[in-house]
Amino acid sequence: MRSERLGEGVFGLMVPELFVTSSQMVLRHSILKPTSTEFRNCSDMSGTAALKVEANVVVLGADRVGKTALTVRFLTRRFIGEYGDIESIYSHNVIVDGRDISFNIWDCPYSQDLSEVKCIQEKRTQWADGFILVYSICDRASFSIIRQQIQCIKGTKEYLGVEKVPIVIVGNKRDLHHRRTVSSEEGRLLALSTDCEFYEVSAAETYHGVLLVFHGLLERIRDSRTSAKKPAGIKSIVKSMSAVFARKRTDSV
Ligand SMILES: Nc1nc2c(ncn2[C@@H]2O[C@H](COP(=O)(O)OP(=O)(O)OP(=O)(O)O)[C@@H](O)[C@H]2O)c(=O)[nH]1
Repeated sequence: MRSERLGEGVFGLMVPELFVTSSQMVLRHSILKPTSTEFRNCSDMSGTAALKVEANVVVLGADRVGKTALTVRFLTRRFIGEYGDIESIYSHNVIVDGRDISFNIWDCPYSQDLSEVKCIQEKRTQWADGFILVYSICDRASFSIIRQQIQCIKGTKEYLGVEKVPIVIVGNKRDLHHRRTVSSEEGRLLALSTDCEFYEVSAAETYHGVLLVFHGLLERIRDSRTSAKKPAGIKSIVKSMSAVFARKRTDSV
């Protein structure tokens, strides 16, 4: 049962915050402030607040690949085995390299309804700074779905005029290697050919691997923000100066 539909506008949503009390997981809702898709560097503040960075992350993949397990592992360091089928955006603050990072993580269900997919995909893509695409190493079909989702995200971002899309591909359930149907090489090759980062993890077994996934994505988001803000490269400066001088020379002839 889906507790909420998130299709009606992304901003100002009801946002469940996750709390874990002994063995029971409780979801508490609060309103998420409207968030921009930009990193926010609050330069008018001091201390860690001055370095506060916000990152919107969308977690996608086929059914039962471990999207929620991965997200909950990152949020709570725990693996609880079974998760409700709830579409949620979680808010989570961490400090990375002295920077205060605020992750908003949208754990999305898989949908095959093409009309719904197109509409919601555009909203998610607009909202997201980066994507985590999860497949199960024991489920070849889930790997094919990742391939399609990468194309879909890149197509939508291109349409929206965004050059670089930070994407991390995650092969989950590494602990079930005896049931593996997708090799590590295949995952790595897909990542190489689509300019994505690649990790194989077990959300069930370790927190560390999951942490690397989120940190890896954060690096990519930072890079994409930096390259988007970069002034024209030296080549283009030389090119435009030569054009100016060439024009002057022809003017004076
Ligand atoms: N062995 C193993 N099982 C895992 C791992 N991660 C998740 N699972 C199990 O896989 C099942 C599905 O996990 P979920 O996190 O609910 O997967 P999901 O992709 O969010 O599923 P949907 O909400 O249906 O889309 C659960 O039974 C988890 O316990 C893992 O790393 N190893």
